[in-house]
Amino acid sequence: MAEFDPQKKYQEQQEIFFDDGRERELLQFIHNKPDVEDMRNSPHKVLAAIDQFARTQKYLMNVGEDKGRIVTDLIAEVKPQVMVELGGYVGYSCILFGDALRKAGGKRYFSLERNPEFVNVISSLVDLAGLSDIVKVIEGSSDASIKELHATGALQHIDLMFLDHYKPAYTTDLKLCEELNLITPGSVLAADNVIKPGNPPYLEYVRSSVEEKKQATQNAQTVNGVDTRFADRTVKQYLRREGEAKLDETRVGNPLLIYESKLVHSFEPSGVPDAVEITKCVGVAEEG
Ligand SMILES: C[S@@+](CC[C@H](N)C(=O)[O-])C[C@H]1O[C@@H](n2cnc3c(N)ncnc32)[C@H](O)[C@@H]1O
Repeated sequence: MAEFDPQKKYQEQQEIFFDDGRERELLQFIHNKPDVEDMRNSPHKVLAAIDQFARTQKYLMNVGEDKGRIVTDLIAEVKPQVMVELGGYVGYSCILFGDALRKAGGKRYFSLERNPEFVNVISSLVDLAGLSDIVKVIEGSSDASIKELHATGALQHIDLMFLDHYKPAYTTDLKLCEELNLITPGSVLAADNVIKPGNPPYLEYVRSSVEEKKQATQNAQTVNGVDTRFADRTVKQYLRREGEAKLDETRVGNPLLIYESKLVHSFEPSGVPDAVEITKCVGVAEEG
């Protein structure tokens, strides 16, 4: 694993680190830059401007350059036609991966984000980066958006999914996608933040055998559908705006799907060690 370059370190995260007006400040920062017109149709330059804000002004909860490279390498290898990201924030991952998807010959990148103010920021920066033809930003809770995209036929299969939203929802949303047959052999998952802050229920699920998954659905310890192994801080991350989380604990997914999963170590843009879990669906077990 390459070393973290301290010169690229984002500002300190601090107690309040998002949804305090900094996302609007980012847009102003970019649009006030004298070279903003040079950024038009240049995903690379828009990403550099977002990084510059987060390094010199205020921390942003982006995937960042180091973990981002794990996913862009994966996109080049898998060559997905359709990619879905859960959690768009200000559009950093969406611009980085949407550009990589286009270069790999892909057709559609859905970015699912429920905060309307963040949706505005993503849309504005995606437009500036010249990616509006390939990236569709969908406003709403990820589970509702997945159901809606599936029901309208806009989303029929997920080739690659980037999970980076409410940590306890990684597993419930994956199970929803499995139940809708959006995940099949050949589908690949890239899950961020599996070390910081961590996601034991998700890692357990994607690393389990078919038999273990069948058993686990009967044993899970949850409150409002949220696994009790999550830290309080993680459970309550979006409490102020969204109220108490309630996840659908009835979801069983499709335990017959066979996954191969591995951890790829890297760093948060703050320099803190983290990792991305890369999971490939490699088959379907026989019923019984
Ligand atoms: C860590 S940030 C995403 C960062 C982004 N992927 C990047 O690397 O540039 C998480 C985002 O997920 C959004 N989010 C959290 N729970 C969500 C849900 N259930 N549905 C849709 N968006 C959600 C939050 O509003 C926040 O913008």
